[in-house]
Amino acid sequence: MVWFKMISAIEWAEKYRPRTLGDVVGNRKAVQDLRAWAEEWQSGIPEKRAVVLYGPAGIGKTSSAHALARDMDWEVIELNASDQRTAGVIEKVAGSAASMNTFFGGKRLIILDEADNLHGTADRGGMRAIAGIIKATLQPIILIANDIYGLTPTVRNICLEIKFGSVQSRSMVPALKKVCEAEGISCSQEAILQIAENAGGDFRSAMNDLQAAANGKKALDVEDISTAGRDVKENIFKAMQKIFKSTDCKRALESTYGLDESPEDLVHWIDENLPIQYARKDGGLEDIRTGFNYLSKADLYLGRVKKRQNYRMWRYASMLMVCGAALSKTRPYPGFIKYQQPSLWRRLGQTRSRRDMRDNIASKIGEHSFESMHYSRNNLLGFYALMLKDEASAIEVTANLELELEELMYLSGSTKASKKLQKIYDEAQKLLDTKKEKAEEPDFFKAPEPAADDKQTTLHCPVIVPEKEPEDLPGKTGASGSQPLEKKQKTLDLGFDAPKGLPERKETSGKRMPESKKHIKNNSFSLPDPVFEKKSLPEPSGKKVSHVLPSKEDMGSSEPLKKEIFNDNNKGLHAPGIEDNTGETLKKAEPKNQKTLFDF
Ligand SMILES: Nc1ncnc2c1ncn2[C@@H]1O[C@H](COP(=O)(O)OP(=O)(O)OP(=O)(O)O)[C@@H](O)[C@H]1O
Repeated sequence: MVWFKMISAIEWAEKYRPRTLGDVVGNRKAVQDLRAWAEEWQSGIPEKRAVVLYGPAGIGKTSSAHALARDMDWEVIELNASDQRTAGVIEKVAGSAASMNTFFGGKRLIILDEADNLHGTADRGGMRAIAGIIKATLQPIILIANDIYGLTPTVRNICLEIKFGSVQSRSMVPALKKVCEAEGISCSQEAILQIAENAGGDFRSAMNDLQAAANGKKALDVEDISTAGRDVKENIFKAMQKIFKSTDCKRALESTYGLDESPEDLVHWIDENLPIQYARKDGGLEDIRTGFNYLSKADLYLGRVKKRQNYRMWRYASMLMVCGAALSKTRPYPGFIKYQQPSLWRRLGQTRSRRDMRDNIASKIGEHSFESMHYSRNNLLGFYALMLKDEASAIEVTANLELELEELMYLSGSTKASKKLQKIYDEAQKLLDTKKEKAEEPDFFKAPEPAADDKQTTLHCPVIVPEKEPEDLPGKTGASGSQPLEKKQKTLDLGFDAPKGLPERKETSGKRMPESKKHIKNNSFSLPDPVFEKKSLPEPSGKKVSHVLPSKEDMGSSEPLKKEIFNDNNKGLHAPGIEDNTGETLKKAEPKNQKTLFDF
C-alpha cells in the first residue's frame, strides 16, 4: 500500500508539471527575468550567456527551465545529478553541445541540474569546466542550484542570477484546485488550504500530499489531511516552549518524543535557551543556576552512553535535562521569547566553509609537496601564502596547485576577488592551458597517449616494433599464431606497442604522480625504474610461465631487445631479463622449502 502510494505520488507531480512558463505558479518576477534573458538569445549572444536559477527544492526551477525551452522551441540537453559529472564528462557533453550550432539553426538549451552538487567538492575541476564552457558558449545555458554559494565566485560572476522563492500557499490553492477538478475529486476549500500551508512553500510536497490524501477518495475534507507539520525546526521550537513555559514535566517530556533530535542535540538546545528564558530583570541567577545543575547531571549520563554505548541511559539524560529545565523555575516567565539554534552549531556552520576551503588547499599542497594534508595545513600553508606576495611566483603557485579563484583569495588573505588576484588567476589558467597543450603535443620521440577507452596499457621501453606481425622475423615459431590475441593488449611505454602477450607492467606505487613527473615519465628517453614483477602468462598449451619484466640495464638498447623479444617467442613469449643470470626463472630460483618467520 505504501509502495503504491509512493509510485502514484510521483505520477501526479510529473503529470501536472508546467508545460509552459505561463503554467508556473508564483515566482512571477523570476519567470519574467528568465523569459527576457531567453529573448536576448533570439537576437544574438547576450552579455550573460548563462543563468543560474536558485532557491529551495520543489518550487519550479527545473520545470521553468524546461517550460522555457518549450516556449522558445529550443532543443534541450540536460546533465542532471544522476549523470556522472566529472570535468571530462561536462566538457564532452555540455562543451560540445555549447560550441556547435543545431542542425536547423535553432537554439539548444543546456540544463545543468543541481549545479551546486557536482560530486560534493571532490570534483573542483567540474566547476572550472563549467566556467570555461559558459565563457565561450554559443548556446544558452541554465544552471540550477539550491544553494547559490555552492557555485564558485567565478561561475557566479559570469551568470545571471535568478532567485526562485518558496511558493506562497495562496498561490498554490487555485493550482491544487485545478488538479482536483482534473482528477474528478471534490475538495473542500479548507482541505486545500491545509495542504498548501503544510507544504511550507514546497509545491512538489503539496502535490504529493494532495495525491496521498485523495488516494481512493471521491471527496476530500480537512479531516482527511494529516496535520503533522513538515518542518522539524517548528517542532523543536514548540518543544522549547513546553519545557520553559510549563512546570508539567510529563507534557514537557512528551513534546520531545516526536523530535528528530537525539538527547545529545537536545541538550545543546536547552543549554542555549535556558539563560535566555530565565534571565531576570533583577539580575537573579537562581533559576539559571538550578537549571544548569540539572543539565550537568544529564551530561554525565550522555557521557556514559557514549563511553559504554548503552543507549538505555538516554532516558535518564532526557528526564534530567527536560524535567530539570522545566522545574528549575521558581516563578513563571511569560512573554514571547525567540528561541535560538545552538550557537555552537551556528559557529561551526559559519566557519565550516572556510575550514573546508583551508583543508582543500592543504590537500592540494600536500599532493604537490608529497606531504600529508595535516602537515601541509599546519606547516606549509603559511609558506605558500608568502609565495603569493610576488606576482610571478603567485602565478606559478596558482597553476601548480590548480587553485580556484576563491582558494587563491583565501590563501592570499583577501576577502574579495581584486583585479590583481583575478589577473594572477587568469595568467595561471593560461599557463595551465599551455602546459596541457604541450603535454598533448605529439612529440617526435613520444608515442601518442593511448585513448582513454583504449584498453591498451604501455610499458616504458624504447623498442621499435614492426607494424606487421613478426611473421618474417627469424626464429619465430608461430607461437603468436597459436596464442590467442588478447584485446587488452599491453604495450611497452616507450611509446610503442609491444608484441602481444608481453606481461603487463604494474604501477608499483599507489601514490599519484604529479603532472610534471608524468611528463618526464612519458618521455621516450626516460627509462622506467626496473620492475621485477613475476607474471604468469598462459602458454599456448594453457600452462603458465613465470617470468619478470626486463631490468633497466637490459633495456638499455632497443635493438637487441626487439630481437630478443621476437626470437624468444618459442619460449612462451617473454621479454629478455625474465631469466636471472643463471638462466633460471626467479620463481625456479626460489628455494622450495624456504622457511618464513611463521615457520619458527
Ligand atoms: N512553481 C510551480 N508551478 C507549478 N508546478 C510546480 C511548481 N513548483 C513545483 N511544481 C511541481 O513540483 C514538481 C517539481 O518541480 P521542479 O522539479 O521544477 O522543482 P525544483 O525547484 O527544480 O526542485 P529541485 O530543486 O528539487 O529540483 C513539478 O513536477 C511540478 O509538478
